[in-house]
Amino acid sequence: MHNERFERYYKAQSILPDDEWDRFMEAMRTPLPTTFRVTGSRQAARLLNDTIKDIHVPHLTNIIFEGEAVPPPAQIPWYPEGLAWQLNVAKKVVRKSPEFKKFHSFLVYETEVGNISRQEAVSMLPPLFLEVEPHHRVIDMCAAPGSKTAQLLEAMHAHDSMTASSYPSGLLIANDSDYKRTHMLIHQAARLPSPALIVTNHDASIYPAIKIPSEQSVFPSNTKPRVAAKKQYQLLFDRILCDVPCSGDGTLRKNVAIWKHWQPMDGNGLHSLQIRILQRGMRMLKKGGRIVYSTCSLNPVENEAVVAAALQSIPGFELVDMSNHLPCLVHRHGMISWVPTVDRNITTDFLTYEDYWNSLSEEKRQQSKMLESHWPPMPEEAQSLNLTRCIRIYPHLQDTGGFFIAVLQKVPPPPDNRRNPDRRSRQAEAVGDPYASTVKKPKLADDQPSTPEGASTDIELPEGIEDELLDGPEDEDEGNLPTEVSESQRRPAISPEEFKQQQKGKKHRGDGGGVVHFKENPFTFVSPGDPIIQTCMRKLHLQSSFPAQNILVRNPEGDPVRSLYMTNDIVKHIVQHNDYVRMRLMTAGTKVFAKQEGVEAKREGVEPQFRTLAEGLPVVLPYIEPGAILEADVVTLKILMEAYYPLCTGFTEPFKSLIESQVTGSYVVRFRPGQIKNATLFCELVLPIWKSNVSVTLMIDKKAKSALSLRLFGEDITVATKDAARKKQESTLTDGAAILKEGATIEDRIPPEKTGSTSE
Ligand SMILES: C[S@@+](CC[C@H](N)C(=O)[O-])C[C@H]1O[C@@H](n2cnc3c(N)ncnc32)[C@H](O)[C@@H]1O
Repeated sequence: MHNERFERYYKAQSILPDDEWDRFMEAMRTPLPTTFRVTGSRQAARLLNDTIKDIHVPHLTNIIFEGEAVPPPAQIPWYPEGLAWQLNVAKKVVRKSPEFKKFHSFLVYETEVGNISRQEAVSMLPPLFLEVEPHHRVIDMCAAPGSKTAQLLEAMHAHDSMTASSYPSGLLIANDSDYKRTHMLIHQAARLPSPALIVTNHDASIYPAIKIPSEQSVFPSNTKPRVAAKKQYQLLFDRILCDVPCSGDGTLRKNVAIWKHWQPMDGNGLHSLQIRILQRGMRMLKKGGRIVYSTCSLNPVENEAVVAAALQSIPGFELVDMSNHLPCLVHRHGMISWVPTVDRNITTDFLTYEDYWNSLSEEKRQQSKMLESHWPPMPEEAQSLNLTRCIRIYPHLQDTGGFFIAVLQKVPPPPDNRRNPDRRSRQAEAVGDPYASTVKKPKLADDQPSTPEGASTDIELPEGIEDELLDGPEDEDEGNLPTEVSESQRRPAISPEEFKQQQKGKKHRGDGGGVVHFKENPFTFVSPGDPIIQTCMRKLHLQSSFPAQNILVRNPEGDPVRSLYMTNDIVKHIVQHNDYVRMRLMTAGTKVFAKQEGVEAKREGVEPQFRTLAEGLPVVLPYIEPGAILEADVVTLKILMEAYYPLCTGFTEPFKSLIESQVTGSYVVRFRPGQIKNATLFCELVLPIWKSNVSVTLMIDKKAKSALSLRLFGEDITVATKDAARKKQESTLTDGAAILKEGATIEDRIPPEKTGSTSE
């Protein structure tokens, strides 16, 4: 854990006062504590958090291991409502102390089912600074693997109840340029199903303009619907997260391999892409909207330099002072001066770009990759940009990783500056060409076109157009800004023929500028009158308020053959008005129903049956006829968990008669809070079941069942786990017999903790 260049570079930057340096370096070399966050809607999260606080922490207090006191998990002081925790315990303790081992398996189960998220403490910060609300339109531009996306989704669903989703009116787009990593996003999102989610696969620096049709809120109320209906706009966002790719040296405590390879040119190289991503975000932001720019790097070239260059190139933005937003967060202010290194040897002799440029021969100038924006702005410019409002987190301050956050807000330009660019914007222009007459034009990150090939420019409108329309007169003659929606655009995005054609030949730019196929299936909304939708409505007891018009399938024909997804209105508009290939749309909305497969379903003449999926149930629940929800108690739940297919006759009354009287199909059961021997259900639980001729199945996956069992009964009573334990015991006995044959004892071969767990 040593890198001479790292120390030399950061000392040259004066990132910290001298008297903090040793503490900083020591913290960098110390393993990072485990941190996790209780996830989900506020109501559900609070309940699980109380379990940790009131049950687990007392059990883990006053533990002595090998003669030393072990600290219990502690709440991270700055995280709202105490929902994030830090555990500073060596792996050996977790493996060997029975109390911590139990807590560890609790964490593993709850993480697997998505109730807990293992996440670095500092990585939890950007969403907190974004302050997302359920009606916001949000984009997470570099989102994979998705820990911050999950936080943003939770904020959109903050008003969910314990059992039902709140159906937010906003939008969250999670984007990543890496196709494979977008699948991590889809997986992550399945933990918190949302009709407001879209996952896309784009280079964020050229994110395409998204078309949306006009909406009531865009126009003055006296706008004629005919006029409003014909216009469409570029979607602008209320909140944007730019958690950009970076050199990652703030994660050295976790990723110790970085010590070996760290060199400052990595940061220099990423600087330009980072600016372009932030600039693209700024161009997609609504007036009054907010962007959080963040990195897990300590390097000012990837941080303040990027923010300064972006602010200088696009007027109308300011850094927001968020220093008191999380009062218990200990941080340092952003830097206003630094000295980029111009090579791997940490040559930090050039205080300005001009000095550097003048030192180069013509040949070297041609080869140089340094940009003017690598250097800090002039001191008074740095002051006027308020770079000190950026937030720097260092590992020794609160035992975390290193991190950087800047919060930018879009402000309307003052009226007298609308025609004459203000001082800052003139300077921004000047940055592009400070020595044009004497030296080669310096390369700037902004030299890249902001919407090159692959990104649509066809409907790129002046920023804030929505606001302007709101204030302005009704545009009877349709004006020249909004474009018209053609009839074909109102139809499903693609025909089966077009789809086949696209699959055959069409190629698109992928990550790294390469050309890759976009293989995703198209998204087609199903007509609410479709017989299958009607059958679902009837058999799944959905009320007429159910938004059947927002159900989509993933095939060009629009046939509801397997899975049905549900979106909210804004997601539907986006899917319908944008070519899914041009948008590189990976997923939209959330899966709610799936076709029931099986021998019975395949029999000829049998009407296809759909079932409500556990993951989609919170979204669907508010639309199920209350009288169709079956009531049950903890005893029933226990029976359903202990066997795969418990017989209807095996239940106790009144559930026995209730279930026996139902026809085969998908049902939803509400389990009332209650207590039986060794188990308490503290709050109601709503789960899907499938009733067949003689038996019932709880339709949740194995891991979710195990987590639930652990929470309710303090042990895993599920049939899958019992089967696994039995198999393990059988193989242990077989092994044991073999060993005994060779003259050894079982204990010689099986570690003590394993023998223990087998007997459990
Ligand atoms: C720091 S990670 C993001 C971590 C993520 N926000 C989270 O909290 O889980 C940066 C991500 O940016 C992606 N990326 C790299 N270049 C990109 C680009 N040009 N456009 C969009 N994403 C990009 C990488 O694939 C990587 O997943």
